[in-house]
Amino acid sequence: MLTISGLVKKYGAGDPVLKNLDLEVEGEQILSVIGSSGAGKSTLLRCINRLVEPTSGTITLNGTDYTRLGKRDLRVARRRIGMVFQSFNLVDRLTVMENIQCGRLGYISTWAALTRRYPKEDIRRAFDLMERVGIAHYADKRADELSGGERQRVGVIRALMQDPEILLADEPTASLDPKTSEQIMMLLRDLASELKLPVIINIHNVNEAKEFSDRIVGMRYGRIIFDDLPTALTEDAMHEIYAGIPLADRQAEGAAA
Ligand SMILES: Nc1ncnc2c1ncn2[C@@H]1O[C@H](COP(=O)(O)OP(=O)(O)OP(=O)(O)O)[C@@H](O)[C@H]1O
Repeated sequence: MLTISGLVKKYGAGDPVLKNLDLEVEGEQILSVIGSSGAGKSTLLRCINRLVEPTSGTITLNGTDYTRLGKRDLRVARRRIGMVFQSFNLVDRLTVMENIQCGRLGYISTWAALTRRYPKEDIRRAFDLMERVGIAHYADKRADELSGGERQRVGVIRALMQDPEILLADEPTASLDPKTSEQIMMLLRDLASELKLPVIINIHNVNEAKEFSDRIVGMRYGRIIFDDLPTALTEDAMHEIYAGIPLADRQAEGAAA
């Protein structure tokens, strides 16, 4: 289980961009985080594995408080959190298999990684996953010879090779055409269920969020103002997330007036 408590993030001296967030994510589920640009979605995701350093608060994944880890322990603990990126973050000149095996860095020796002597079981698992997502025939192809959708499949498999306890996806479909985007969302949903993984997705496409998620969290101005089933995301809720003033602020303003 992932438990985020009182999470605050300030960049420099400005106002916090995450304001005392609490969030619990349990079991296999697809949780989509929506909200307008600058709401803090990406910062939230990146605080979870400390790609962005939280200012205060705690982030606990299955008993480990990530905010307390020193550098070395953090490096090890990060393996438990898979991450998928909008821009795929593949190494272009490496093959698909080599990119996928990057997910095992930290589990195998530097020597084995440098000489591409991957353990047999890692190769087998990579092929199983590549077959699962339909790219096994590209194992020896360079990453920069693939289409966007194929590259994102590689990104997903690389993250899964870490044997993560949770998967974070930061706008995983934003660089893809609508059809490919749907395929990747479907893939994330199916893999989450097959591997019993919780997946948190930062996503702009609300229709996709509604179609493929079990739960939607809506952010505005660094706060969570909606946390419910996709069916509860009504026009009013959308207005509040994207245009209106959040209820809590409205009430606070009303009380102050
Ligand atoms: N490295 C940084 N330094 C300073 N401010 C930052 C930094 N990264 C993000 N911010 C600011 O924090 C706020 C939240 O940004 P964040 O990227 O988390 O929002 P977002 O909801 O993911 O937006 P988008 O959907 O446009 O990606 C924004 O005002 C942004 O300008």
